[in-house]
Amino acid sequence: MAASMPLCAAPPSHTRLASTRSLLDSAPAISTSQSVFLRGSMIAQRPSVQALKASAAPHKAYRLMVHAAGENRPIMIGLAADSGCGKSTFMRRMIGVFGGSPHPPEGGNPDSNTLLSDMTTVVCLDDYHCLDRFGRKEKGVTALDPKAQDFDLMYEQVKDIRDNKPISKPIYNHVTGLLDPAETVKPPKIMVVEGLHPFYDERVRGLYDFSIYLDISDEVKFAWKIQRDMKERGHSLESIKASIEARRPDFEAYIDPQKKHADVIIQVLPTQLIPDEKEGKVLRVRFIQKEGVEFFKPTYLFDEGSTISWIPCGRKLTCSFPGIKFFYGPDTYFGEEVSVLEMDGQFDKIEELIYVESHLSNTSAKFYGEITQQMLKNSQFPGSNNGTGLFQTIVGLKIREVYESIVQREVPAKV
Ligand SMILES: Nc1ncnc2c1ncn2[C@@H]1O[C@H](COP(=O)(O)OP(=O)(O)OP(=O)(O)O)[C@@H](O)[C@H]1O
Ligand SMILES: O=C(CO)[C@H](O)[C@H](O)COP(=O)(O)O
Repeated sequence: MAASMPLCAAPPSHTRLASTRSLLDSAPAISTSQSVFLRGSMIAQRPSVQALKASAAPHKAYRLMVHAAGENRPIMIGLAADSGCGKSTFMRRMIGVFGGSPHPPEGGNPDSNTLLSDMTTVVCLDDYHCLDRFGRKEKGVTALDPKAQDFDLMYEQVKDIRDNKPISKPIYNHVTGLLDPAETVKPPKIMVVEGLHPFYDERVRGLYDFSIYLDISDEVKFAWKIQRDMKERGHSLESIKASIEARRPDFEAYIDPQKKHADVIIQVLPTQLIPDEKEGKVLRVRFIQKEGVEFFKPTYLFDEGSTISWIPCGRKLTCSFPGIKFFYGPDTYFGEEVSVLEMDGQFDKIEELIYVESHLSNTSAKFYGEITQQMLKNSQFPGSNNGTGLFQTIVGLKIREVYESIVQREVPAKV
């Protein structure tokens, strides 16, 4: 995967977007005198981007990361997933860790995809579609195709935010399918860049402090789509199936391969506790955590590095059929060492999660019970009784810890 494939050369035919590129032509290159971390190891002088590309193992993201004590810049978080795979739900949980209620930019475009909160700003990479809905139709490409994204602009603007500079960013309007005039986004404390292609372009990939991929299996994706698009948006079962099928080749070619670049992957599969259960009601969720990621300590169960299978149901935990099963152990993922924490099944009572929490270590919670409190606070969100909610909450705490480590400023727990 590279950024060298043809990009949208000309403005899309139906665009209403005033070019923002001209504003960015003067964006400075990364200073060559900065020290950088290459997956955690400090090197004295930053080599050329070409040298970094050549030296990085193909499956490893390299990072152009400047870590001085108490850095004063936004912490950059990348979140990748296909559409309808729980990014918004995850964002709401993460924002809950930092406090504040998410809202679009005040007085701006009501169809903006940007979400602001006290400490966080979430930008959606759909805004970097350079082919609008009509342009894509004309050219016969899907929204997942890299040809429909402006990676140069994405790189320039993600980098500008990282360098503490405001950006004038396009808006992809999901109501009209057109590109709207640009909006200004100021550098926040924590910048989340979410969407289909946050790790596709290696230049953009190098800008994150922490990266997350939501890997939802086909069966579960289908069940969630039915829930949302059929029940809430009135689509037919056939049209949902057709849309999933139409997206599949490009999903497999361009979106799914990005998961190897993430620091953590939340993989959501049908349960193994009920044979042939494919409805996505009971889930097996695997939290795949890379080893050796700076400022990130993988969460473990009982004993770090051991392989453990745990069924907590019995006197301590109320479990109706099919119960709950945890697993923890070391593994490899695309050639890299990982720790996997897995939960299959669901809680009957969220408050009893405290018992599980007491057996987890390196959760980045600030006090005993913080995870359970967060889960109870967000109990109306989907996935609150299973591993999706649990692991998303832990990732929220991990993001807080990454922020605190880099900026060297404490964030009080929000209960
Ligand atoms: N953990 C979960 N358990 C059950 N259902 C879920 C879970 N997460 C999300 N869903 C369901 O999946 C649908 C899509 O979720 P969400 O809006 O968070 O995804 P998204 O990736 O932001 O979607 P899009 O990119 O299309 O806006 C919703 O109907 C939601 O109820
Ligand atoms: O995958 C998507 C978002 O993650 C959308 O399909 C893509 O952004 C195109 O949007 P629309 O369907 O509204 O034209």
